Amino acid sequence: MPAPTQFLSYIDSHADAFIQRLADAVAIPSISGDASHRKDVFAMADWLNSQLTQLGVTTQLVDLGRHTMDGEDLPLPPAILGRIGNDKEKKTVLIYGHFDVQPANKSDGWDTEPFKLMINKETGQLIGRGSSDDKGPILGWLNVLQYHHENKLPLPVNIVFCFEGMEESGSEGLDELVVRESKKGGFFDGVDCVCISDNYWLNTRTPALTYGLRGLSYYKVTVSGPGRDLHSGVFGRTVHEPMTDLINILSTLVSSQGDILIKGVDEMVPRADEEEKAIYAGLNYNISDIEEAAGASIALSDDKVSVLMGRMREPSLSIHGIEGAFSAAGAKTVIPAKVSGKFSIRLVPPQTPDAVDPLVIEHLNNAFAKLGSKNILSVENLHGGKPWMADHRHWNFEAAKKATKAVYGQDPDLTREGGSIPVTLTFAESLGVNVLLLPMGRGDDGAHSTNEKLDRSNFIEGSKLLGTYLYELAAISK
Ligand SMILES: NCC(=O)N[C@@H](Cc1c[nH]cn1)C(=O)O
Ligand SMILES: [Zn+2]
Ligand SMILES: [Zn+2]
Repeated sequence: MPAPTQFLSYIDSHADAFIQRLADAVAIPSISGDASHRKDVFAMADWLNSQLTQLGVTTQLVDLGRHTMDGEDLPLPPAILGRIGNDKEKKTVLIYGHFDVQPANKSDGWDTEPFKLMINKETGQLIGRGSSDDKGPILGWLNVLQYHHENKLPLPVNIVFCFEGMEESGSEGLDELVVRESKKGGFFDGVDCVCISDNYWLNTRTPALTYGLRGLSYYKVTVSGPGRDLHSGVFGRTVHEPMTDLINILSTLVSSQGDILIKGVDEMVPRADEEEKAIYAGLNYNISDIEEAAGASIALSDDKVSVLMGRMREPSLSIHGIEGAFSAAGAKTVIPAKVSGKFSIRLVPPQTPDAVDPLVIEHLNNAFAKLGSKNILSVENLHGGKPWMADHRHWNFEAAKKATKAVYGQDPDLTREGGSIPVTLTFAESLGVNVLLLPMGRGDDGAHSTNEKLDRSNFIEGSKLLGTYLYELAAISK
């Protein structure tokens, strides 16, 4: 069943209003990883809840309790559960998204204010934190709802929504909610399939459907010693320095070629056979795609298959930052008393945080022991999630393929994503249904980075895609 042509033209004729709604959403700095912005994540939940109810969705805000972040006890933002339609004759799709965002400051190198949506009329880019990850896609669903609500038309399927405000900080509290509500009589009972729009096309040209995500294990390794910060002129070459120890340890984790140097981690993953390599070779992708998205010619290899495998089917270790280090302008001659290095490993099947964590901890302890330092080492696991893979031959994917062909006139790439959305696997396992990732944005959107953007055409055609997918879902046989 194709989407009504009135729906497609409604999306086109309301594009400016939809972009204004995106600007309103971007203006709320709902940064889940920064305690000082927790009130904004709550404000974002209220804003989204009010949009949903105005569009006919029955909602409830679910209190997820409290947690400790950076030593501070904080209330977790609520999850928003919503339902529209309860027709036993129709399929029921669960739609997940997150309304929190990564941190962003103009001083990080943004060309414009990150929380003021900048509309570049020449390029068609909508620039602002959360435009692509994940406020644009969430608003895509609202655009679909608005057409049906204003025209008093029933949706082709029943929809159950699950929106959270902690995805960028480990989805705290959500797994328990999903498991509980997936049981008989729970809010998600009766769901036939799941759709998540929270990732990106592989390139800037070809729409994609995604059937795999990497998992994640995130670590904080702290070295402390001196009772306070010290003067390097007085204490240099006199005491064990925490920063020196930390840099030494961090340098043992990963090679400049991306190989993980922690014994047993890379080795857990079976090598790709020729048949699997042919899948990557067939994807519409060039080394220039990754280099343009990265903003420099820095790909680890000139071989497209090797680069794609590095992103999709191999683990990676990235060092993210050092807390407590001197990082301001100028030349302060300090020996920091306590420093914490933060790094994470993206995991692929059959790796899990439970299997990888002991290897990492043993490696860190051994590396520290070799230094012969009198400082103290401690290791924390900040959060983790397992990798996920789905059956892309399922009718849920077939419906999305048809919708993509109808809206974009081309077949989608079938991709595995390098990022992580840990709740994906929880949905798949606790509901026992197929989960589809249906991205809206392009591979060069710069999610988590400076100047994050969503192209106007991806927002508008992407809204059509989400609506068309619902119609194809209604038509397809299970
Ligand atoms: N769009 C999904 C996404 O960006 N997920 C994050 C999840 C995460 C985990 N810890 C911090 N963020 C990702 O980095 O993949
Ligand atoms: Zn996201
Ligand atoms: Zn993200």
